[in-house]
Amino acid sequence: MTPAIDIQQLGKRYGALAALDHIDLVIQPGEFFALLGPNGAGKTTLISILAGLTRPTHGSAKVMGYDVLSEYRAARKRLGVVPQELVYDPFFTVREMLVIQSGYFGIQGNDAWIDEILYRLDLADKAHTNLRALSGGMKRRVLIAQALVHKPPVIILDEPTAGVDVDLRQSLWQFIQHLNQEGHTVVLTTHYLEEAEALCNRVAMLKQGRIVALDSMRNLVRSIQDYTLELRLSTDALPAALTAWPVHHDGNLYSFKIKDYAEIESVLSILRTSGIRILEMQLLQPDLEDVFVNIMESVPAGAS
Ligand SMILES: Nc1ncnc2c1ncn2[C@@H]1O[C@H](COP(=O)(O)OP(=O)(O)OP(=O)(O)O)[C@@H](O)[C@H]1O
Repeated sequence: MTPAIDIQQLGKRYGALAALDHIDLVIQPGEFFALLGPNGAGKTTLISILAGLTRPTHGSAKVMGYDVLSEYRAARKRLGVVPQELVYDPFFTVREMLVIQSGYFGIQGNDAWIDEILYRLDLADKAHTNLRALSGGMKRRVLIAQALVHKPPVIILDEPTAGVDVDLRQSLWQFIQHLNQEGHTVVLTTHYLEEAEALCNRVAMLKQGRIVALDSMRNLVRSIQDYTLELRLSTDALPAALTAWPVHHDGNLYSFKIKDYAEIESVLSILRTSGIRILEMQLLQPDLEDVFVNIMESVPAGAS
C-alpha cells in the first residue's frame, strides 16, 4: 500500500540551527496520527515542507506517493492543511472563497461538497458573509473548510483548536472523525494532549528537530508504569520514613509516585502510625501528558 506520508531523512537547517534533523516517518492511509512536541520542536516546519511552502535542506517527503518537490501539484492536491492563520481576501464571501479555492485545484461543480462542509462546520448561515466580518472562531471554521474543499485524502491540522470554544471543538472533532472513518488520513498537531490521547492511534514526539518517540498511543501510555497517589494530609510535613519517597507537594497536597498497590499500603500505614490524617485521596492513572513530560525530560538536548 502506498503510504499517505513517506518522509525519509528529511532535514531543514536555518543557518546553524537544525529545525528538522534526519526525520524518517511513514504514516499509512487511514491513520489518525498525532505529531507532538514543545514549542520550536519543528512541527510547523515539517508541515510546511509537506505543503510545499518550505524547501527541505536534504531528504525527501511524499504525499500519497507524490514527491512534494518534483511532483508538487500532484502532492498538494492530495493534501489539505489547516494552518494556524487565515490568509484570505477579505472582500470575498465564505462561499465565493471556497469556489475559488476549488478552482485552484481544478475542480468545477463542487457545490454539493461545499454545501456539506458549510453545514458540517456550522457555517451555512455565514455562506454569504464577507470574510472580514467573521469572528475569530468563525474564521477558524473557514480555515478548516478551505483545507477540505478539494476532498484531500490526507488532512493535516496544525493546532486547530487553539482558542476555540467547546462547541466548535466538539463539532470539529465529530466531523474529522467522520472523515477519518471514511478513509481520510488525519495528522494532528496540538498542545492539548488529552485531545490527542482521545483521538489519535499513533504518535510521534519531536524534540529539537528529531523524533524522540514513535509508537501507538496504547504502547506509549502503557510504557509508564507509575501511578500517582494524590493525598491531602492534615499536615504539610511528612514523617521521616516517607521523605525519601518520590513525591511532589504543593502545601499539604502530596503526589506520591506508586509502582504497585502494595506501595499504597506502605504509604498509608506509615501515615497512620505517624498520626497523620488523610483529608482527600485520589489514585491517578498515567496519561499521555505523563509520557510527554517523561520523554521530553529524559531525552538529552540534541546537537544542532
Ligand atoms: N524562517 C525561519 N528562520 C529561522 N528559523 C526558523 C524559521 N522558521 C522556523 N525557525 C526555527 O526552527 C525551529 C522549529 O520551528 P517550528 O515553527 O517548526 O516549531 P514548532 O514545533 O511548530 O513550534 P510551535 O509549537 O511553537 O508552533 C525553531 O527553533 C524556530 O525558531
